[in-house]
Amino acid sequence: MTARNISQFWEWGRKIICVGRNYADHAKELKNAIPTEPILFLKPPSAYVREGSSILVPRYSNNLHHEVELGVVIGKGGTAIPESAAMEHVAGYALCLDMTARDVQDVCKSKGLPWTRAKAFNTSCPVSEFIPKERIPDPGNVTLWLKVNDQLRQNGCTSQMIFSIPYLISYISEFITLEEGDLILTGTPKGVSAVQVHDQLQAGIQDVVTMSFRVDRQ
Ligand SMILES: O=C(O)/C=C/C(=O)CC(=O)C(=O)O
Ligand SMILES: [Mg+2]
Repeated sequence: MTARNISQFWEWGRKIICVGRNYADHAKELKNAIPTEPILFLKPPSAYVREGSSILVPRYSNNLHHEVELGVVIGKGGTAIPESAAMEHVAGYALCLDMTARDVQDVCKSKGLPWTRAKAFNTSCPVSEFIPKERIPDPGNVTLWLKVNDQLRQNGCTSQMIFSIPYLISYISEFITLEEGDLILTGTPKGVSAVQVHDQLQAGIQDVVTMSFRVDRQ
């Protein structure tokens, strides 16, 4: 059997665990309360899309939003990982988008239903190349940005996160065993907005990585 390479973690079929409302400025722009503990939801591995393929607007949505986020790639699995040891479980990072059918999410919220149709559809998780841990020595202090058709929409720093990466790893692993190849999306800063078919999205983590995607209809 050929050894799997973590630099292609998106092919492994592992979990994508997403954190919501982890930046106060984003919680406020959507008129949500600041959370007192992490809000989590999941995407399936079929949500991944790589550069060269398009982000597809689901047929049932007319308000697809971009959310730029830092992704944390797990390199060593564990359950009930203490916060003090959490970073030992990180293999690296990825720049990610948490594409969100906001109109569908709003309906789910109003009915008290889960966000699955709004967050977990095919191509809802555009992902960059794998970034080895050493290339981001301080993941709690990097700038994330996103442009739509060359216009800057999001520009935030991970220092604004409410719950830190070590805290999130520890919190999640209390009740979901983390496995090598899992990805944690750590939430988005303010500036989320709608994208249209044929828009070109470009995003980056300061001078570390950039990626671009076109939007198409499903
Ligand atoms: O509660 C809402 O209206 C929206 C929440 C989100 O979509 C949360 C995120 O995915 C995020 O903050 O990154
Ligand atoms: Mg998000």
